[in-house]
Amino acid sequence: MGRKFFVGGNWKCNGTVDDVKKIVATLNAGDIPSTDVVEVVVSPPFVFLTTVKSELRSEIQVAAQNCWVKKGGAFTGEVSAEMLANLGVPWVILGHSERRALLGETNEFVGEKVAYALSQGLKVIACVGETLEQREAGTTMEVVAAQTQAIADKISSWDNVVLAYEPVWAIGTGKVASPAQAQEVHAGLRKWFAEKVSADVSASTRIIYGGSVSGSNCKELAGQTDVDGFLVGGASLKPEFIDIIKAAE
Ligand SMILES: O=C(COP(=O)(O)O)NO
Repeated sequence: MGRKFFVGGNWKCNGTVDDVKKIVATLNAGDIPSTDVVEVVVSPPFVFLTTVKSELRSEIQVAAQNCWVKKGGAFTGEVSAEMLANLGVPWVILGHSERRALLGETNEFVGEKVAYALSQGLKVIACVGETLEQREAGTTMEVVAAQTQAIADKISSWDNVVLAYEPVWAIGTGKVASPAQAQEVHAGLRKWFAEKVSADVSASTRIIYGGSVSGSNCKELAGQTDVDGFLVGGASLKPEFIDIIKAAE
């Protein structure tokens, strides 16, 4: 089953008004493959989301970097899934390791967030990944399977979910997973889907890699059977993000 290549750009907590103008200009001018070949989604901080959405070329979509776990209300500082849907923001990143580590987002809480976001019509980039200690202890597959199971427990369809495998030890470190390391976990997750969800979900769900992806390592990673794209942090703020998108070709 053909899985369309997916490249996400997670800008994280970065950018000024001028920075955003420059990044949008680079994206709008970039020589990128058609939307038949690659799905591109960039995720600015909330404060720039609507500006970027309005100024970005139509072939590139936007995502929020998070949303609240239930209907909006007395939750100071939160942004609800229904607000994003109302703004026409189609995607949201949920369960990023930085939020799991810094804000204590548990597997169950992430599962509930994914379910609520989907219920409001959003599409979700759901993040899983192990820490260095967990990898060194040989528990990588156990960890990412538990994180994915917690999502599967709460949702009835994976049609609007892209799963991002982002080993924590590769995020922001420059220590990218080797193609073999990435392929091993992606294949393990695809096997998990086949065994725990269905053969169709296993075949159709895009599993993307994140963690120090760059213009120089993206091609080899993209060549792995079960790597269906990327969720890019630091490099998504730079012109090399165009090269990473072209890895889809
Ligand atoms: O967190 C990441 C990856 O970040 P880097 O590309 O900077 O390692 N994506 O969501």
